[in-house]
Amino acid sequence: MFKVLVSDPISDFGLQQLTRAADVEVDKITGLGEEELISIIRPYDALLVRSQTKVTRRIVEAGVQLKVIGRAGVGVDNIDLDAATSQGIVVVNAPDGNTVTTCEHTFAMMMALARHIPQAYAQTVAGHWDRKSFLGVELRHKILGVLGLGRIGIEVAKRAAAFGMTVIGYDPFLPEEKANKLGIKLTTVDEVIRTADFMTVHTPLTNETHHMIAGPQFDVMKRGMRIVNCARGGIIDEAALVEALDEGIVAGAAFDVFEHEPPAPDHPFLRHPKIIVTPHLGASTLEAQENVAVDVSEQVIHILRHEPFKNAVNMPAVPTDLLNKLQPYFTLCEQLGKAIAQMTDGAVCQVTVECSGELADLDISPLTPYVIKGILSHHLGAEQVNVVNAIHLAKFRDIHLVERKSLLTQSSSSEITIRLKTAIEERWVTGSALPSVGERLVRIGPYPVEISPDGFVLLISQKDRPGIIGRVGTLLGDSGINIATMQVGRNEAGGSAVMILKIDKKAPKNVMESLYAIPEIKRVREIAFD
Ligand SMILES: NC(=O)c1ccc[n+]([C@@H]2O[C@H](COP(=O)([O-])OP(=O)(O)OC[C@H]3O[C@@H](n4cnc5c(N)ncnc54)[C@H](O)[C@@H]3O)[C@@H](O)[C@H]2O)c1
Ligand SMILES: O=C(O)CC[C@@H](O)C(=O)O
Repeated sequence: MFKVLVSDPISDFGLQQLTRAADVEVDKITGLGEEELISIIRPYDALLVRSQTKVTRRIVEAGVQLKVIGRAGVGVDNIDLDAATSQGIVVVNAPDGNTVTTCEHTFAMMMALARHIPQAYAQTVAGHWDRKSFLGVELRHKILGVLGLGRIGIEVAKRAAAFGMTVIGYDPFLPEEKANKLGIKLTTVDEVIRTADFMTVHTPLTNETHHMIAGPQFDVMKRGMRIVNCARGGIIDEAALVEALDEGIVAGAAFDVFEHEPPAPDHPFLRHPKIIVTPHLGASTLEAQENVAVDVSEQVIHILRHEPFKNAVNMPAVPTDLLNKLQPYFTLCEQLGKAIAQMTDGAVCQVTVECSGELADLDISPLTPYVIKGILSHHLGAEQVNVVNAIHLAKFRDIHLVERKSLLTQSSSSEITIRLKTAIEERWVTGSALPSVGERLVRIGPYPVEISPDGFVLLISQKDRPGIIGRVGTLLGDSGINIATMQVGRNEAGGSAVMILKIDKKAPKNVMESLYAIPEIKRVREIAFD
């Protein structure tokens, strides 16, 4: 008999697959704190949660029988994935079931914002008949900027068209052709900020999206913009938003999510007249809760019964027969993916994994998920992508995957080259993994290098002129950034040149800007291998 603990309110209808199964016993005990959960988790084979239960490392470690943690929803930021992975516990989510519901909540928020509905309701029930204070605006003929055009962002864009809105947006993975079909004009974050009348964010919260809308963005924002966040708290800087509202830059904001949930009672959003809020209700409809509960219950029962399943968020898939030969290259592939994602601009169209040397005699397909994981985790957030779901995520984004074996090699050992083709450019990077030295980048584009894929690497393209290397070295030195290694190359004297520097710490934004300000420098990229 499998024992399943449901620790958040999850739809009874959706749980029926579990509650009616002869080999499963379900306990529903909600509202538990960490200590209480730790004290009862030991006999359970599966734990099912929504977003309230914070599945901490201590809970995971106490769950010695746990085989699976199921999340009835998309975000798994309430689950310690590292802890689950290291204990061999599969984490599954239900990414599709609440898409439409969250999209509809976004529209409800946008319309409530445009017509001041919460504020007008509060005044009316308080006995005031005030028709002057709540002059609204139409959605029709307005520009809607959508940042993040994945499942929810696309649904929002489709509905906006029906309201007569013009949709512009940015997503590093939406191909232009698909955007055109959906009537979305793909543009930059900067143009969205400068031109949209309404803006809504639908990205995950990652290092890149944290405070993607903050002080500098509000400074150049179109005056009178209205902003909606039904994705994750922290994508928009809350303090900077309040300032922008008070300065009249932003006309109003509607937030379903907060940087810290629940927000403190004195949180400025809770009493600001131009902000409307809901308590993370984006996914809270009967339909969505049934959908996600059905999806996650199905996954959990498959995993407990050792049947095939989908939507694993963390499970490392290791092919049995090739494992020993391919194992040394898994980390290399992920690091090459991370490197190429950070070196290349534009929407990703094609990823090619090219192997040479001994690898060319093997089935290299198990390497591709690691490469894709490296590439996608840069944009989607490491917790969303794993070697099980990487290929599925790439296909959803119409990324063409090519595996190629090459008989030509520039070295006697096996090498892996990752080529990334985007809508605007193609770049490539080559690595090897030798037992004596571990993983190494051996070429960046055509330039030979010898770099271990860890820490931080600066790639600088410049005109081949005397003195540039010295200026870069001085600039980094003055900023307290130590250069561990430096490699330079050029196509011809006086032509184009590159500098590849391994640095001891991350170059802050002002250093990157100072590098760009050197007239001979054409391009600077920092690769962070975390
Ligand atoms: N409020 C709620 O209750 C609720 C419910 C469901 C989902 N969500 C949240 O909504 C968000 C979107 O969910 P989804 O299912 O559409 O996810 P998704 O993975 O389908 O889409 C996210 C998109 O964001 C894009 N993206 C990543 N970095 C970006 C950047 N810097 N700029 C622009 N785009 C970027 C990705 O390429 C991806 O296409 C997530 O944060 C999810 O957790 C909230
Ligand atoms: O469980 C919830 O209601 C939150 C859902 C949402 O934030 C998600 O990521 O799916």
